[in-house]
Amino acid sequence: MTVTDVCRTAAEAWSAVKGLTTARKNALLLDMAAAIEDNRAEIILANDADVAAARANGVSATLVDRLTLTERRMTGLVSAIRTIADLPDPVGQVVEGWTRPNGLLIERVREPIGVVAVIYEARPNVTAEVAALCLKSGNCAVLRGSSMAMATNKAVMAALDSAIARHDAVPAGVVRLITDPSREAAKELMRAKEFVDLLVPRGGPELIESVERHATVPTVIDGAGNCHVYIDHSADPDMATAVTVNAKTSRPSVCNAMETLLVHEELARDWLPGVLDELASAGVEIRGDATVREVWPKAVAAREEDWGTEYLDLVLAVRVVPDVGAAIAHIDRWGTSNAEAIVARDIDVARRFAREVDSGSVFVNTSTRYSDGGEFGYGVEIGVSTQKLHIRGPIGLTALTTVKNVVWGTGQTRVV
Ligand SMILES: NC(=O)C1=CN([C@@H]2O[C@H](COP(=O)(O)OP(=O)(O)OC[C@H]3O[C@@H](n4cnc5c(N)ncnc54)[C@H](OP(=O)(O)O)[C@@H]3O)[C@@H](O)[C@H]2O)C=CC1
Ligand SMILES: N[C@@H](CCC(=O)OP(=O)(O)O)C(=O)O
Repeated sequence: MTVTDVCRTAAEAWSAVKGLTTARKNALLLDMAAAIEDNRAEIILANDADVAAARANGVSATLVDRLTLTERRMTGLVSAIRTIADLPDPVGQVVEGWTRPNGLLIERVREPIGVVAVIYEARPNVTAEVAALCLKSGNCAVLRGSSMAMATNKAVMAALDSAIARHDAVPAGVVRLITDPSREAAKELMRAKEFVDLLVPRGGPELIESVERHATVPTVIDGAGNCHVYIDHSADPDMATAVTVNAKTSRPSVCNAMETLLVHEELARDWLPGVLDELASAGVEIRGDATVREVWPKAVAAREEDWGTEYLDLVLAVRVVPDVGAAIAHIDRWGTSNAEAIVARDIDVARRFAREVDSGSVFVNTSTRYSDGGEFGYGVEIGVSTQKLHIRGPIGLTALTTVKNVVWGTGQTRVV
């Protein structure tokens, strides 16, 4: 089947899917969770093959870790699908309504988007997570995972298919995996505008550039995370240390990990050396500006390009700034609109940062690592939007709907 055929099948399936009741969708999700559990051994076996091939091809340990489905991750995946089944169904929700002087009742009602396609990294849990979020929100899913995870994705898809097959009202096309691993196939998906209502590309700059160049379908870009943490001079020092260490070291390879630390100049001598010692003892390489190197001589000199680098590793750029305004200006210049944080006791400074920082999510007195659908209460996420329309930050069920106007009259006719 060509990519266009896959998309056509999904579009045809949508007419059945958009009308499914919440109870039917939840029953399907619970069966999907059970099928993943029942096929756990086969999925892990397929994943072993992907992991072995990745290792043989010299793929980095961080990427191999992301590709690996451990027993714990499988359990997390199953439980995430069950969580989605428990979440409220956004479809049909009336978000607002009002009556016009002529008696017309205007309601704004949530409805599914249609066929949602996702191109994503070598993280096979995403296959089932995206399928579950799309189905719960009444959408069909077309999945284009990384070629590196193909065997695992096929095994996950087989499990999902076995669950879908148990539901007569649900056509097989509701969730489709593209099995052609080529970049040409990905481009065909980007151009399938007759059948795809939304494409979510989640990945690095090369993918995003390709989408920006080739896509004719509507997109929500889920791009890189050059995330910042700013420590204000009003910060509680212990909280500042805890947030900094967590944002950098808890999982350095993910898009919500901190890449640059911005520190108010009043903290440069007293607080900064201590936290840099702690980061260094956790294996973090520090690249600092002149002030950082003065107070902590072990730092490597940061170059201009460091401010724009998403390391996805145990490397951190550190800059000392005169005030919150300079921190905001730095983020305006170098940020990727993914997630930024401030640690401050001064509420006015915190409010200013939250208001003026142009990013998908702003975290006050907590870590950028919370930029995640699960942590936001969405069960999981389709990805983390780094654009402004139609959603910013983690994409959950509500963001997989659009709002339609339904206007109730009693025979009114317009005169002018
Ligand atoms: N905002 C978000 O939600 C997320 C952002 N990211 C970001 O992604 C980056 C890391 O991801 P990484 O592992 O590098 O993933 P990549 O960007 O390399 O790959 C992601 C997917 O895009 C495909 N792809 C890559 N380049 C192209 C292209 N030119 N044309 C068509 N398809 C393409 C890949 O296919 P194949 O592998 O088969 O080549 C894969 O399926 C980081 O910047 C991270 O912050 C990651 C996850 C979520
Ligand atoms: N949701 C993630 C972050 C986004 C993500 O999937 O990033 P990546 O590890 O680059 O695939 C988390 O913090 O768990």
